[in-house]
Amino acid sequence: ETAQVTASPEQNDSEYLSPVTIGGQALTLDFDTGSADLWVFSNSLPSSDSAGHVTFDPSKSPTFTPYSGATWQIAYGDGSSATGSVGFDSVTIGGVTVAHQAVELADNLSGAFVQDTQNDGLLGLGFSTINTIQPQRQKTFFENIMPSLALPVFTANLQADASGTYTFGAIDTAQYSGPIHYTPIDSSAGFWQFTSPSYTIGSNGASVPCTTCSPAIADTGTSLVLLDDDVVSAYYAQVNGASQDQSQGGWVFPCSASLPGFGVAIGSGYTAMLTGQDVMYESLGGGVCYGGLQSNAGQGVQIFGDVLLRHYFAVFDGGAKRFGLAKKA
Ligand SMILES: C[C@H](Cc1ccc(C(C)(C)C)cc1)[C@H](NN)c1nnnn1Cc1ccc2c(c1)OCO2
Repeated sequence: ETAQVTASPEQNDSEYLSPVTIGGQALTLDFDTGSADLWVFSNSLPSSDSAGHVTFDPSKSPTFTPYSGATWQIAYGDGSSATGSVGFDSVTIGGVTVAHQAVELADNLSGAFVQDTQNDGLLGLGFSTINTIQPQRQKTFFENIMPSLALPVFTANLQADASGTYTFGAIDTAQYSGPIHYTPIDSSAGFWQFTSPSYTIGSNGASVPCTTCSPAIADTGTSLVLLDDDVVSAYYAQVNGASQDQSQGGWVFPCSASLPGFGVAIGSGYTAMLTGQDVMYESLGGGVCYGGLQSNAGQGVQIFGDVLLRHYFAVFDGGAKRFGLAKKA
């Protein structure tokens, strides 16, 4: 079987939200290849936290079964967090159903989730080695559905300021043109992780080998591209008036500055390029602009988020354990 579902951008393309049906209830979740928990706002949250969100009510689902005694707690790299209880229910995405999917019910979560009222939870598409359910971690939707998919893959075709598509079980030739440039992934840390041994500054720049560069992950759940400090510093050294502004939380520059293009190696065979315009992320007002390339704060992994992914067709191949990018159609 195969499934397709829309990916609708939030302001600044900061995240992409997709419709999911759980136990007959429709919610809008953030599909996140950089985590492995499927959690939802639930009716056990205080109403001050769930106001504006769709909440999942297990008592109204005919197919919900509690996983008694199980708990989950997750802390994300941006400082967000959530915890709660666990059950199993039928989860349907684009007409494809997992009958017995672990569903994590939030009964406590951090402010950023409360404020983001378009988002009713996250659906992890990483590897279940990093699922946080205790006493026994549980599989992701993709891991559960993979054996019944026509192809053990899903693809992400995110768009800039427009509705995109996640496809499960097929590589839709209508969505890309030219070759798909694959690189093997190492899933041992739970991510779609690969090497990124060089980078390029300037649309006609030479690629700079970077033997000390951290490995990279393809992360649909992160808005920006988070790079090792020496790489991001080398980029903004080419931008007149750029500076790291702690109060703004990263690299800023005059909106009038011209931004060079930037490229990152996807494994050792391909460099994915962005134009200067692609790197521009948002205007903070007062003529100050915030870049889509920021520091990974020395986390030891580079995070290739939506600022990169929305300019490409991305293939997550669970069968062959590889990640690929192609030019959009
Ligand atoms: C941040 C998202 C997870 C998330 C998504 C959405 C939201 C809101 C709805 C409230 C907007 C919060 C959280 C990311 N997902 N793989 C993630 N989960 N764990 N690490 N990352 C990547 C990282 C993102 C931002 C960093 C970072 C590391 O280190 C420093 O700043």
